[in-house]
Amino acid sequence: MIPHENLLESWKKAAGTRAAELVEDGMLVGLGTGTTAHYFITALGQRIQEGLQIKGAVSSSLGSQELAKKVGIPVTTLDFNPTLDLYIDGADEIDPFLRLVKGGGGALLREKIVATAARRFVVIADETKLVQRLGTHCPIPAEVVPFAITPVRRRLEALGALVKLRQKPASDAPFITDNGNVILDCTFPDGVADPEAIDTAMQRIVGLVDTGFFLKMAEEAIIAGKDGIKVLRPN
Ligand SMILES: O=C(CO)[C@H](O)[C@H](O)COP(=O)(O)O
Repeated sequence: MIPHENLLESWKKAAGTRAAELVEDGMLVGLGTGTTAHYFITALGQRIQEGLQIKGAVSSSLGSQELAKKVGIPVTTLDFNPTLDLYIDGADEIDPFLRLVKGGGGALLREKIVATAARRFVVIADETKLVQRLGTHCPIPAEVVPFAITPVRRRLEALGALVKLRQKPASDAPFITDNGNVILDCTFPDGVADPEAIDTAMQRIVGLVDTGFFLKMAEEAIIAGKDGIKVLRPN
């Protein structure tokens, strides 16, 4: 059964708020993107108002950066601080090995850049994001250079994907990422049996900049749901 929207929001908020407790004085923090990350950023802002002193935070999207500034988080960039202590972000799907699909908000490339700059990546989500097999509830997004849309689409179809160019909400115009690229959403009809193999094959396509697979990157997951908060580690 799909939980009521208010319940879902309360779970996202619980996960985001719990993750804010992981941040310590002096840390450099990576900020994710999406509705769950929004709760984390807001809770971190609140902790800073209460006296927490971090060195700075790097955002994975222009949207998160704007929110961070609004709630009083000192923002910095990877040019000044290329190594971060902690990255907190949401996900669209999480499997038992803590392999993720991300990019529902279109920020996958910067999210992966910030995640790999961090010593520790903790994913936050409500329990509806847990799946046995990646690709069952959502497509796998690929960030693609606009010049290469058609050849990349053909090669993704040859891998068995049904491919859709992502559009801006309520519009016929393509969604454009913060990096000036487009997103091709790839649905694999039975889900993805071997995420490593499909990721490798997708990454080989010239013109495809990155995929929404985040494999062996998250060290821990804070999952909120009907039984409260659970902290999961990879199986
Ligand atoms: O990857 C992302 C954005 O690119 C988000 O983290 C992912 O889509 C989850 O979002 P939400 O917390 O809103 O469900």
